[in-house]
Amino acid sequence: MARKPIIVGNWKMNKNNAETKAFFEKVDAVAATDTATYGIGAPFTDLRTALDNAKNLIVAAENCHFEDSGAFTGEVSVPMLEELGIKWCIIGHSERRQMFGDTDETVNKKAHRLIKAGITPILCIGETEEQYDAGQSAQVIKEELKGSLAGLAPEAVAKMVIAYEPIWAIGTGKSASVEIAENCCKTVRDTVRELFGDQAADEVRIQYGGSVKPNNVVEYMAQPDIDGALIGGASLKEDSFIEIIEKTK
Ligand SMILES: O=C[C@H](O)COP(=O)(O)O
Repeated sequence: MARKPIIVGNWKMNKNNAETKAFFEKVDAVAATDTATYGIGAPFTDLRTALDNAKNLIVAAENCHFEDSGAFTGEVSVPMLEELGIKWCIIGHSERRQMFGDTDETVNKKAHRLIKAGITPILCIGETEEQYDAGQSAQVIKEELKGSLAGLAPEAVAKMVIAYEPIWAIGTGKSASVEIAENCCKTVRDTVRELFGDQAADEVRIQYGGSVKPNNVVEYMAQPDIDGALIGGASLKEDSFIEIIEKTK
């Protein structure tokens, strides 16, 4: 079945409100198409501005907490995102797993809470360089998926986005070869099939992430199990994100 491609920029901890407005003023109109979904993951403080200026781009939060309220200093809950009108949320990014203690268990709780709110999770998984060198990529992918997706309904998994991001390729300029990216995204799809059945596997959209740029995005997108990309550095400059949209829509 045909899956609609989805390309999302992840700004990480970059851009203020004025920069967000300027970006959307320049890029949003370019993303007007039915052939693919384009969007931006932005810091919490930019979400209002992003939503106010987005007619075509989808707007994602970059994280959430799984509890609705309470003594969690510095955290933002799903109902808070809901109130803003957020419909997408990145969870389990490797930077959060490595620097802020996110685990498959907490990521799984976030996925459950987001789905309950009707917000689509963009779940990130991927192996470290050490695990890659040890030939453990497939094993890590399977374990992370099993833990992060535990207890979800197959219909919910079908609607999700899963971003395979080898940690050794993030922000390094050392992108995974097209073959490695496709093999690992296929492992993601096969694992979803094993755990949740054919419909979930055939419908879930799988992104590759890790040093995706205007000059390599098309070949990744041409792979049968790669439905899109999660893009860090190359999503920060209007011109490069516009080039990515124009080359893939
Ligand atoms: O979420 C995006 C990824 O971490 C990829 O970042 P990058 O495109 O700068 O390598």
